[in-house]
Parts: sequence; structure tokens; C-alpha cells
Amino acid sequence: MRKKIIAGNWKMFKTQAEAQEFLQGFVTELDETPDEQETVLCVPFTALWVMSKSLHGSRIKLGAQNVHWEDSGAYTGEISGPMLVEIGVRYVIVGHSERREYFGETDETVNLRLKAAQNHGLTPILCVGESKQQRDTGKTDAHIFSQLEKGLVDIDQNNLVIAYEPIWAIGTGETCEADEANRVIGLIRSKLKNPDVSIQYGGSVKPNNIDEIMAQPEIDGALVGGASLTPDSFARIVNYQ
Ligand SMILES: O=C[C@H](O)COP(=O)(O)O
Repeated sequence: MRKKIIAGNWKMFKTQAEAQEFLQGFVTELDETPDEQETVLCVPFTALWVMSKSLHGSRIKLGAQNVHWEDSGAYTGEISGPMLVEIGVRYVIVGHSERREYFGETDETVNLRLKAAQNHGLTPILCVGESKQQRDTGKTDAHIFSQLEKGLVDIDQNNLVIAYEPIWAIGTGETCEADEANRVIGLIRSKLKNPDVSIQYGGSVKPNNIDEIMAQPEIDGALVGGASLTPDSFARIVNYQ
């Protein structure tokens, strides 16, 4: 059965104190979620430890935003799988378009990071999606197939989440039409060996569009940026109807 997974990606926002303040407000606004639904907070590295302690015993899972492919070594500024596992991280975002654009992430390094995450028992959230130019020139499907083909070499599809995030919809307020997101996610599913992989939509998900997004048959969840930063808006998204 495909799990419903609503994940917040805080990107480079929130100090430890701000993270704890968020959590206090957030938990009071959450409805009881069904067993097959998972809520994840992917916080900056510096907030992981305090959040791990605060989330102990909670149903909310902790996520990181990147992982290196080596367990240790001379990789200044990087964090490894064992470091994340030791402090209670369960999910990790891999291949977000911001990392591909600003930090030289390629499909090959994405593949290495996915393998490292899985080798340490973390569940990777693989991000794929097209640029505005690719969309406008009819290259969306080919681009996503290529990202999947290269990124998923030798990856265990039984411990994997995929997030379809059209780059032009990230942080712009311009959401992909729900039926178009559903179409692309259905296509992604058709390329997988395991059709039960949970596939999220990401890109300007807000309280006012989450219900329509989650009503789509192929969409199993959301990866939420800006709207995951305030307790009431993220709670409304997690409490989708
Ligand atoms: O990982 C999350 C996405 O980049 C979406 O961000 P956004 O909800 O601010 O558009």
C-alpha cells in the first residue's frame, strides 16, 4: 500500500530556537493522522539534534536535506549517513533542484547519495522535475525519464520516495495544475519497477491547494517549502481533507 507522506523542507531557515518554537505551535494544531500517513520535517543540519530530542516518541519523523556518499573522509562541509542515523534521522532529501542548480549536483552524485542513504537505512526522497524552458519546449517527460534512469541505477525501490517538483513552480506561487501533476506522476510510476513507491508533488503547495492535490489518484503526498515554515499553514496541509 502506498503511504501518504507530507514532508516539510525548511531549506536554510530556522535556528534551533525557532525550530522548537515552531514545533510547540505545530503539534497543537495537528489532527489525528491515519496510520498510513507520515509527517516529516526536513530541517537544517544545525537543528537536527534538538528536533530529534523534541520529536522523541512523536509520530512526526525527522528528515535531513542532504547526505554524502562516503561514511567519513576529507569532505569539508559534508555530513554522512552514519552521522544522520546516530541522531535519529529517518528521511533525507536527495537531488533537490536547488542543490542541482547551485552546488553542482548531477544525476551521478544523486545516485551515489541515494545508495549511501539506503545503505544506512535512511529513506531517500529523490527530487526530479523540469525547468520552465524544458516545459515550454515539450521536454518535460524526456527530462524526468532521464533523471530517473540515471538516478535510480541499482537503487532499492522498496525504500524510496520520489518528489516531482517542477522547478518553475518552486517558491513562485505558480502551482502546476493538479491534473498535470497527476499525469506526470503517473508517468513516473510507469517507469518504476515498484509501482508502490510513494510519489509526492512539490512546488508552491499551500493550504488552499493541498486538498485538490491530494485528491489526485497518483499523488501520494507533498514536499512543502515555504508553507511548512509556519505552524498553522503546515498543520493545515498535514490535515488535508
Ligand atoms: O522542497 C520543496 C520545494 O522546493 C517546494 O518549495 P515551495 O513549497 O516553497 O514552492
